[in-house]
Amino acid sequence: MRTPIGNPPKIPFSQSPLPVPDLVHSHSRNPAAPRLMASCGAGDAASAQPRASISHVIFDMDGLLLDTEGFYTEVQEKILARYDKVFDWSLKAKMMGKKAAESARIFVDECGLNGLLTPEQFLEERESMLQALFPSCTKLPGVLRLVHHLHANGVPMAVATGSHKRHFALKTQNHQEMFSLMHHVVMGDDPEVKAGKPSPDIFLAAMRRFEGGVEPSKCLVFEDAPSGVAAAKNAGMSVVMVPDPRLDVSYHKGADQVLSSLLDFKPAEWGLPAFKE
Ligand SMILES: O=P(O)(O)OC[C@H](O)CO
Ligand SMILES: [Mg+2]
Repeated sequence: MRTPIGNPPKIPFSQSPLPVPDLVHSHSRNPAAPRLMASCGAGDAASAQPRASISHVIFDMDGLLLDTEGFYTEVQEKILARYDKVFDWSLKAKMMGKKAAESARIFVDECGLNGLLTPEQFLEERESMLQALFPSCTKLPGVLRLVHHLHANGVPMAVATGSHKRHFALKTQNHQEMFSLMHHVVMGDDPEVKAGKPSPDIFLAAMRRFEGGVEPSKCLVFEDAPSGVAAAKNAGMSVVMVPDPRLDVSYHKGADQVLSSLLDFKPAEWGLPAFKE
C-alpha cells in the first residue's frame, strides 16, 4: 500500500472556517473544478476607496504567468512512486515557489528519503523530464490581457521567479513577446537573491531595479505559492494570490486578495487604470 506524504488537508473547501468565501466557477485552470475566491480587507468594489495606491507590478512566474506547476507535480509523483509513496498537496504547498535546492531538501526530508535519495540526486533525476516538458508550457488565463493592459498604460512590470536561468530559458522560449514587456526579470540564482521565498530578497531586488526608485507600499505582487505570498508580505508589499484550487484554503490568509483567476482582477481596486470593457 502506498504511504501518503505529509498531512493532507482535513478541511474540504466547502467547509472552510475562513470568512466570506465565494465559490466561483469561471475562468479556472480546470473549468470543471469550482474554485474558491476570498476577498480580504476593504475595497471590494472598484468604486470604493482603492486598497492601495499601486504604481509598479511584480509577477511571479511558475503557476502564475505560466502553467508549469503541473510539470513539477507530474515528475515528482513519478519519482515518489518508485518508493511506493504518493505526492500530495500538503507537500506541494511547502515546495512550490522555492529555489530548486531548497525545494529538493524539503522533498527528501518530508518524504523520509534520507539515506535513499539525496537532494542532488533528486534534482538530477527530475532534470531531463522537466527539460522535455517546460517548452510546451502555456500562459494561464487572463495573463496576456493584464500584461498588455498594464504595458499600454505605462505601468512598470517585472518578474520575480525562484526558477534559475536555464529553466527560465526553457519555459519562456515560446513566450518571448510577453516577457519583452517586462522592465526586468529576477531569477532564483541571481546573486542578490541570498535566500529563496519566503525571504523578501527576490521582491526587494526586483523593486530596486525599477527606474526612479519605488517604495514597497507602491508595489503589487501576483503570486500562486504560499512561500511567495509570505515573501511579498515580508518585503512590505501588497499581494494578490491566484492559487491552484487544490491548495488548502488555510494558505490563503496571508494574501491581501485571493482570486480564482487573473481574469477576475480589477486594476482600479488597486489604484491602477481600469480595463476598458
Ligand atoms: O513560482 P516561481 O516562478 O517563483 O518558481 C519557483 C519554482 O521554479 C517552481 O515552483
Ligand atoms: Mg509560483
